[in-house]
Amino acid sequence: MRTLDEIDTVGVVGAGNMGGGIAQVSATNGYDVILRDIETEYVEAGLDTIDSSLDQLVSSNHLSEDEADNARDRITGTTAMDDLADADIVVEAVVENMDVKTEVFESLDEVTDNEIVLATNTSTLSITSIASATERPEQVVGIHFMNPVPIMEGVEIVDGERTAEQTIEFAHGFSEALGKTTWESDDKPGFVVNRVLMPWINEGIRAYDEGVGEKADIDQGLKLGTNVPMGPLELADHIGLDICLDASETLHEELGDRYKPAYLLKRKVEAGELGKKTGKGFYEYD
Ligand SMILES: NC(=O)c1ccc[n+]([C@@H]2O[C@H](COP(=O)([O-])OP(=O)(O)OC[C@H]3O[C@@H](n4cnc5c(N)ncnc54)[C@H](O)[C@@H]3O)[C@@H](O)[C@H]2O)c1
Repeated sequence: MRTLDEIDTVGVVGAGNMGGGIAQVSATNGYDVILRDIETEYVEAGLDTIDSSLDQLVSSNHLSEDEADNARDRITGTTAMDDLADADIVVEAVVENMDVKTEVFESLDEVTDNEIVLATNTSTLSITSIASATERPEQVVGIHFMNPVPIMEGVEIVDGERTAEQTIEFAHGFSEALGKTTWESDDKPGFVVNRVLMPWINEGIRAYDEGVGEKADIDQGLKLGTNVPMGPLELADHIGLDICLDASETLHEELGDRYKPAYLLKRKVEAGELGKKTGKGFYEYD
């Protein structure tokens, strides 16, 4: 298996919110990046978001102009899966759907060198199930970045049933090379973070729907009452309501009724009100 010292090029599949962030952080930490999505317009949207994020880091003096330019130059966008053949590690960040992820891992297993690690950024889905789509389950691991990736320090390393110890160590080392701090979770639904976070978000939505308080009061109450930076409704908008619903449904299916998604969460997703990314969720955004 390839070691950390042998990593020059990071492949990222999915140029959305998380994939773009993972590509950016890999590039600002000196790696070449191949960023793949299914349509050119999604690749370009991902690259545009990275551009603005790098601009913001320059404006806030977290990065020099040169560092931002170098990072931009290191990222190549593509729609071709075959371009990932040059990657020394791939991190998958496509939609939270087992069928889509399985298909992506089958293709990755074919096109990439069999010595490399294939990581998934899944929020809740089983690493063991995703790994079983490949001929190298011992080299498949969860590297669960937090949102937004350039800002959040934490990364959850998820240990599938067949993940080798060497792969787990590699995943910690790679995340640390991106400036992150890690913790570990077994491959149980929702891992550590979402198992606890999703019921909190759903209870916040139910409290709003059942008239316990105005949405701003619920968010303010949790922020000032428990010293968290965002309340449950704000955080749901930030994550994406579709992602919250997919995650809640997986937890509900796997762990039973205490994880049932809030009624209003389902209705909002059906209405296409997905949070910041669509300009409207529980709140409205420019
Ligand atoms: N949003 C969060 O807060 C958050 C946090 C941690 C982990 N995650 C996880 O990260 C993953 C991505 O979430 P996101 O918020 O970036 O979603 P997103 O909707 O912003 O982006 C998903 C991207 O995947 C692309 N895609 C779909 N099928 C593809 C394929 N076959 N090949 C390549 N690209 C494909 C889509 O076109 C889209 O650009 C999910 O598994 C999610 O659960 C999300």
